[in-house]
This record gives sequence, C-alpha cells and structure tokens, in this order.
Amino acid sequence: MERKNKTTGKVAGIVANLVTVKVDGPVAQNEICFIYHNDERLMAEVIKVIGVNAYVQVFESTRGVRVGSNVEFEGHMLEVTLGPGILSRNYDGLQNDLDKMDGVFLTRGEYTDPLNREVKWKFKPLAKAGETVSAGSWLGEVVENSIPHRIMVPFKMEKRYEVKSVVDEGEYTVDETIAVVLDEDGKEIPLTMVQKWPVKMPVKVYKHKPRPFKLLETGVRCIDTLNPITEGGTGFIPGPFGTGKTVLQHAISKQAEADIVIIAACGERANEVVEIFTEFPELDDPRTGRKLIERTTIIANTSNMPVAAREASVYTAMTLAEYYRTMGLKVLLMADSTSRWAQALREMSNRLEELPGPDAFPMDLSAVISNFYARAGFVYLPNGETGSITFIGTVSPAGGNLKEPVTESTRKAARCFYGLSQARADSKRYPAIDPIDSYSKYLEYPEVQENLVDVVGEGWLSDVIKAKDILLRGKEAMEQINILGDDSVPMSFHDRFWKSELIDFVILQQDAFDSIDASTPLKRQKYMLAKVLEVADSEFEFAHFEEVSGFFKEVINFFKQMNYSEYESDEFKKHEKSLEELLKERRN
Ligand SMILES: Nc1ncnc2c1ncn2[C@@H]1O[C@H](COP(=O)(O)OP(=O)(O)OP(=O)(O)O)[C@@H](O)[C@H]1O
Repeated sequence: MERKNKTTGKVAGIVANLVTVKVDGPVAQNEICFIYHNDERLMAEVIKVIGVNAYVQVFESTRGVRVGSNVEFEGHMLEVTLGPGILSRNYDGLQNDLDKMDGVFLTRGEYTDPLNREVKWKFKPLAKAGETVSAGSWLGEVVENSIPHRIMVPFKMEKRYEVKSVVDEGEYTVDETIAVVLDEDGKEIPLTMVQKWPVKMPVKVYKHKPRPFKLLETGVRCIDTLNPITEGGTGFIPGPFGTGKTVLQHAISKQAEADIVIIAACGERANEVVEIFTEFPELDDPRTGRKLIERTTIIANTSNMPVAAREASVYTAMTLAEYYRTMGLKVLLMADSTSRWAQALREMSNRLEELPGPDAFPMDLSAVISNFYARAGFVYLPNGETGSITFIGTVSPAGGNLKEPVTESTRKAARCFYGLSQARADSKRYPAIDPIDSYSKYLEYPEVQENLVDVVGEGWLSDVIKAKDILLRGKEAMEQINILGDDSVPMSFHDRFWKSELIDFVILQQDAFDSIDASTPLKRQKYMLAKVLEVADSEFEFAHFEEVSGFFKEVINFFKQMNYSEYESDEFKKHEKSLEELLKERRN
C-alpha cells in the first residue's frame, strides 16, 4: 500500500460511527484514516469502497463531526506496535494503554503510545555481521520478566539481507538502532527493537504449520485426561452465567504449559472488564512463584466502547500472540467472550446494510470465526525452533441455546469443546465441564495418539476411552433408575451408576482452591485414572442396592483422603493397601 502522496478526502455523510468520505485518490479496504475535527484527530478504518466513496468506521464517537471535515488516509491497515514492554500491560483493542487512560474509556481523539520509549533494555546480540537474515530472524534478545523477548527482522522485509552490524551487549531504548542490515543493492537498513504488524491478517513468518500434535498439559483433569487440548490447538467453552467460567480460565491460564498468556476480554459491562483488571494481577504464577501478570497482556473492551474498537480487539490479541510465537514461545490466548466480538461484527454489518444471515449476524460469520481460529497453531520457524498459539475462546450463548449462530460457527472452527453444564454447577460439581457432551477431536489424530504414548504411556488412550464409556453407561443407568425406581432395576444398573460416580468424584471434580488438587501433573493423572479403573474393572457382590451406594461412597471417601502429592511415598503405599482390603471384602 506504499504511496508517494497521501490520499485525502472530505466527509460527505455520517450515520453514527459510519462516515462516508469522498476521496481524491486510491484507498484500500481496511486502510486506516484520520478525520480532522476541530483540534481532534479521529481514527477510522475503511470498510467499503465504492467509486470515489470510502465508507469508514470511526473507532470512537463521531459527535460533532461535520460534512466537509478533512480526512487523511495513512496507506496502511490497522497495526499494533510491537517491542519489549508489552507484558503486564492492559490495552484496549487499538492498543491504547488503559492504565494511562481515564478509567476504561477512550478519551476522544487521544491515542496513547503502547511502548515506553525511555526505558533502557539489556540487549544481547544473537546475530553476527555477515550472516544472512530474513523476516522473523532473531537479531538479539532482551529478557523481560524472565521471558526471552527476541528482537526480530521486521516481517515486512520479505527479501534476504546481510547483517552489516549488530550493537554490542548493553542497554538500549526501543528506538535506538540495534542492527544494520544490507539489502541486495547494498543499501543500509537500520533496525530498532520496534516493529508494526497488521492485525487483521495473519503474519506468516513461519516455515511450516503442521497439525498440532503435542499434548498441552493444563493440570485440569477433565481436560488433560478426558479431552486433551494440544500445543497450538483450539478449544471453546460455552457456558451459562455463573457456571465457573472465570475459575476455569484462571486455572488454565495459571497452569497451562505456556510462556505467555494473552487475554482478550470482551465484556458486556465495564465492571466485568474491571474485574479482570483487579483479579488477574492477584493470580500467582505456579511456574515462577511470582505473579502471572508478569507474563500476561490483557486486551480489553466493553460494549460501551465504539463498535470498531471492539471488533478489533480479538485481532489485536491474536497479533500479539503471533508476535510472541515467532520468537519461539508457547502462547496461550484466551478470549472471553467471543460472542461479544461477534455482536460487534453484527452491529457493523447491520450499519452497512449488508444482507443479514441467521439472527442478523453477517452472512460470512462462520468464515470469519474459522479464519480467526485458523490463526492459532503450532509452527516451525525458519531457524528450526518451534512456537505455538493455543487458543481457547468462551462463548456466551443467549438463553443457553447451543444452536445459535456464534456457538454453531465456533463448533466448526474449534477442535475441542468444553461445555459447562448448569446442572453440574448447580450440584457444585466443579469444574462443571460436561464429560459426555464435551470432546477433543485431537484424540482422533494419529500423531496425537502417538504423542500420548510417548508422554503418558502405552494403553493410556484405551483407558481414557474406557473411562468415557463408564461415564456414558453410568448416565444411562441413572436415567433408567430415575424412571423405573431403585428396586425395579437390576443390581448391575446401580453398580454401573456408582462406578461412573467414582470417576466423576475422583477424576472430574477438582477443587481449584485446594493447593494439591488445583493442579494435577500428567503423571499423577495417569496414576489416578489407573487406580480408579482398577476399581471400576472389578466385579463386586451386593445383596441389596443400598449396599452399592454405601460401598462406593466409602471408596470415594477413601480416594478423597489420599494425599496425591505423595502418591509415590511409602506412607501412601500403606494407604493403598487398606483400599485393597476394602475392595477385597466385596470382590466376587
Ligand atoms: N474448580 C472449582 N473449584 C471450586 N469451586 C469452583 C470451581 N469452579 C467454580 N467454582 C465456584 O463457582 C463460583 C462461580 O464461578 P465463576 O465465577 O468462575 O463463574 P462464572 O461462570 O465465571 O460466572 P460469570 O458468568 O458471572 O462470569 C466460584 O466463585 C467458585 O465458588
């Protein structure tokens, strides 16, 4: 989009945030422009061009803007500014620093600098003079909150370059030149620690993007054991109000094997977003013993922010994630809730008077959501290193209707589904992920199955399938017992039901506030599943159905009292022996 002269224009019409601009030169779809109004400069994005009319969506209130106001087109798309100093920050969808702003509201016409230009970073060179580099190559590194932040050749530099010089190890601001590279004609290009990436299109500086194949440990048993997500995988969590979404997201953010956590908070109300700002900094980081916020960036929005800024927020979050992935880091991106984002898309499409799709969402909603989810993934970088973005989005289906367009479209795009169940939340079975409805398509990938054998062991997958089968059969048995009555069903129904309850209580239910239970390492998950299946595989003898519940309650209690943090100790082995005795009495 490089142009010699800036395209300019004049405002010709205004409908809320949608402004028609008569232009005097070329403009491109998604190009950024500024509308000048009195002393203010309002940022906007081109969303449609017909002839000499550009339709632009202003990122803030258009109050007072007049027909005839001047407009200048920037020649580039919406971009984020990237460099050291992004972690621990709270931004809005346009990367304005919310901490420098008046609450969580944009002051009209004011855009804050996303980076601190004064701070000096300890730079360590990684490239040497004479080396050939290209977009994404690592020139050096600064360590930010224990995370290695690689300083890369900007993605726009698509050719091959020769490194002329890299500065010595030392302290530099983000704007100081840290390297000079030569293009094919020998022209010198000075590079700093700052670069800009467009947000609405994926930046592809990787070499290869295979299907995700490595298990991503989250420490949450009903995810890792039953429906695992992969490094670079995608998942979504639809959940009615109050079903434990926040606790689950905190648990995943804290425990997942990720270097960086990016949170896209698209809230309904400002106080929901404020909650994130107050709760997140409090979270401890089990990996470092410090605070999780040190390796987290939050992009926040509320529904009283202008629609275009809300629409941009998830893209901004994804672009930050892509930037870190190119540094060879594992990124976890959580978006809560993508339904609010879809609502912003709907508002924009309606204002443009586009032909509406189901529930007035844009016709291409499904494609937009799929394209967005497709930006996540596991990649091989040109230097042979790997990086990943694991993306988990929540959906808030109106009225709990999982057939509504956003949930349906997300189901097509995401590979894991973690459905939160109201009934489980009501009976305090947390996390309230429904074990029957939820799924992970990764379990069907042969490369994931192979990885599971490598990291957990042979026979693990068949144990998982067995556990799922017991849960399903238990549910069916419970339905029959409810219909026919306790003593009108065969004893085996009670046995089946209670075996599924055993898995539910021991494996699925996990107390996020218990220091040992909150996070279960994979090795311990393997032990727990094997132990529970040992009980479930046994045949027991009962004279009356009441004995079944009594016995299984005792077994469940037994498991509850186990101190799993020491399950490999002698003390624990003794405890196990008494379980054996308990089972022996009843065994056939
Ligand atoms: N894994 C868990 N262990 C123990 N308690 C839990 C767990 N998950 C949820 N809870 C309980 O459920 C309550 C509600 O959870 P949470 O605030 O996450 O719900 P929510 O779905 O985010 O609500 P909202 O819809 O308001 O955002 C928590 O305060 C906590 O008491």
